[in-house]
Amino acid sequence: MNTPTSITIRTPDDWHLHLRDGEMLKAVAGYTEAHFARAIIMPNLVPPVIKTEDAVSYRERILGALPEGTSFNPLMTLYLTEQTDPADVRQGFASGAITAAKLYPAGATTNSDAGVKDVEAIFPVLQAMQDIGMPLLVHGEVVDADIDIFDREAVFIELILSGVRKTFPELKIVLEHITTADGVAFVKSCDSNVAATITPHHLTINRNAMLVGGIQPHYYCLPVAKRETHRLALVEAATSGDPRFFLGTDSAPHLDGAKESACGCAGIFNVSVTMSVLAQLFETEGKLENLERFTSLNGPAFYGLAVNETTMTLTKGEQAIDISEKLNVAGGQMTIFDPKFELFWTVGS
Ligand SMILES: NC(=O)N[C@@H](CC(=O)O)C(=O)O
Ligand SMILES: [Zn+2]
Ligand SMILES: [Zn+2]
Repeated sequence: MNTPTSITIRTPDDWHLHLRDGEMLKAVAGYTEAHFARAIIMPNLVPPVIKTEDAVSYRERILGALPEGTSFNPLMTLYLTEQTDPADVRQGFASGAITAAKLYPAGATTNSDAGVKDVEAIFPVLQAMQDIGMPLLVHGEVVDADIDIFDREAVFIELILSGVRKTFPELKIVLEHITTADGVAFVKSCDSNVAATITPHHLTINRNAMLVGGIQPHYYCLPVAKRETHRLALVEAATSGDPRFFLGTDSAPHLDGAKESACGCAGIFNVSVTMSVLAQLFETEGKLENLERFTSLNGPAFYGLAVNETTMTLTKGEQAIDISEKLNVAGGQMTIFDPKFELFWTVGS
C-alpha cells in the first residue's frame, strides 16, 4: 500500500506545555499557536502559579504575547502546594479559569521546590478535585536520593500513585510525560479515569542520545529518557489509538547557555517540529491512521472537552526539512529538538 503524501486531521492540542513568561513567552508562544488550537499550560513559573488569580493574570500575559484576536486557547493549571486552598481550586474550576491542577513532588524537576513533600498533605484538595471532576496532572518521579534516577518513575507509580488511585478511584489523573513500560502498564491497568501524555522526544530517542559520543545536553529532560525497550512500549501505546494516551509535547524552552553548562537545565524545546516528528514516526510504524487520535481526539475526550472543528493538513515532501537552525530568542539562542532521523512531513498543503 502506498503511503499518502498528505493527510488532514483535526487541529491538534498540546496537553502539556511550558510557555514561561516575559521575553521567553513572547518568543515561543507563536510556535504553539501556529500548530495547536489549545494547550495545557504548565504552572512552574518563578514564582509558581499557585492561586486562581495568578492563573488568570498569566493567561492574560499569554494572550498578550500573541496577535490580537488569536483563537488559541490556553488552558490554565494550578501548581499544588501543601498550602493550596481547596476552596480556591473549586472556585477556579467552577468559573472555567482553571482546567486542571499539577502535582510536582518537591525537587523533582525545573522550578519544583515549592512542590509537595508529603502527598497526604494535599488529600483535602484531591478530594475536592475528585468531587468536581477536575483532572490531577502528575510529574511522576520520586526524589529520594537513594533511588536511581532511571527508576524514579516506576518507584513513584508503586509507592505514591497507586495509593492516590486507591484512595481517590474517581479522580481523573494524567500521568504526565511517561517514559517507561511501567507507566504504560499502569495506565492500561486502570479501566477508567487514568491517562498519560507522551512527548515526541520520548517517542523517538532513548538514553543513548543523551550519553553516547559525549554528553548531549539538548537531549536532557526530566524524566530522563530510558532504555530502548521503554521507548518501544511508548511507541506502541501512542500509535495504537488507545484513548488513554495522547500528546503532551512537554516543550520546555531553556536558552542554550543554560543547557550547555556544568549544571545544565532539564527541558527540550520541540514544539515547532512536533507534528513533523510525529507524522514521520506514525508513518514508519504503519499507523498514520491513528495520528489524529493521539494528537487531536483522545485528549479532549479525556478532559471532557469538544474536539476542534478546524483541521490541519500535513504534507510529505521529497526533500528532508532542515531543522538545524537555532532560534534567536530572548537574548540568546535555542536549539530545536532533532529526533536524529530525516523529516519529510511539514504542516501545510
Ligand atoms: N521536562 C523537563 O525536563 N523540564 C520541564 C519541567 C518538567 O516538565 O518536568 C521544565 O519546566 O523545564
Ligand atoms: Zn514534569
Ligand atoms: Zn513539563
